[in-house]
Amino acid sequence: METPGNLFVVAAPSGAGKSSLVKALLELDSHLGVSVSHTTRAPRGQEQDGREYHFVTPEAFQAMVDRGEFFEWAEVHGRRYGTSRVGIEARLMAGEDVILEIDWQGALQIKQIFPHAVLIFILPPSWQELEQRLKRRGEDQPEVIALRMANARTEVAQARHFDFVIINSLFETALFDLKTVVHSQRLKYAAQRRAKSQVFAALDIS
Ligand SMILES: Nc1ncnc2c1ncn2[C@@H]1O[C@H](COP(=O)(O)OP(=O)(O)OP(=O)(O)O)[C@@H](O)[C@H]1O
Ligand SMILES: Nc1nc2c(ncn2[C@@H]2O[C@H](COP(=O)(O)O)[C@@H](O)[C@H]2O)c(=O)[nH]1
Repeated sequence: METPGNLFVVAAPSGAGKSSLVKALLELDSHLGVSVSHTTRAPRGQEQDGREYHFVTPEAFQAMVDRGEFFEWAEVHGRRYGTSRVGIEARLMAGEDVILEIDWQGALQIKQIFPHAVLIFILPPSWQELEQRLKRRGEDQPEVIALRMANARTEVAQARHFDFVIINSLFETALFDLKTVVHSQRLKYAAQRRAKSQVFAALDIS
């Protein structure tokens, strides 16, 4: 599916810092909107329904799957997460840029539907630092952190399928890298669209 708006997908192992980076990027970039996913996991800390996630029951999630309401969905750390079609398609068709913060399985599903989607993988500088960040965040029980650390081994192996890999060691450096990727890809696709419409006009293709 080709759309006038650009689609960016950010994935990372839990705790690598993708939510923090995307949140900071959204404050700097008024052309970018984030998609709020659906999940069957319980809210943690200060999370609010409709802001961080739409928190739904497993039954409600399954009903959405059955009705084909997700662009992508996946089971991650024993819970289900999905990107609803509602809103995103309309925003992309209206020329807005949208960023998805999802896991690698969802990212690869999105690339099948939107081949122009820009896939960005965030890596932590080390395993030790990843675990420290999960612990310092203070939101998850030790067994949840252990599960997320174990799953991170499989997740980082998927980085090679992504268009860009950013190491989140120093936050400001990683944010600069993310901003640069978004801006450069935006310029690239704008130039491609302009060139295409000029050739279409020259060849009288409607
Ligand atoms: N560069 C960094 N240096 C040190 N701490 C960081 C850095 N980036 C993020 N953090 C911190 O690490 C913790 C995890 O970050 P964050 O919640 O953004 O991760 P995440 O990848 O979105 O995780 P999840 O997938 O579980 O939502 C947070 O406490 C955040 O403040
Ligand atoms: N495939 C999808 N993965 C998603 C989506 N929304 C979030 N996620 C990923 O789940 C894990 C865990 O998130 P957490 O908030 O419980 O820490 C993380 O990798 C997210 O990126 C989605 O819509 N689809």
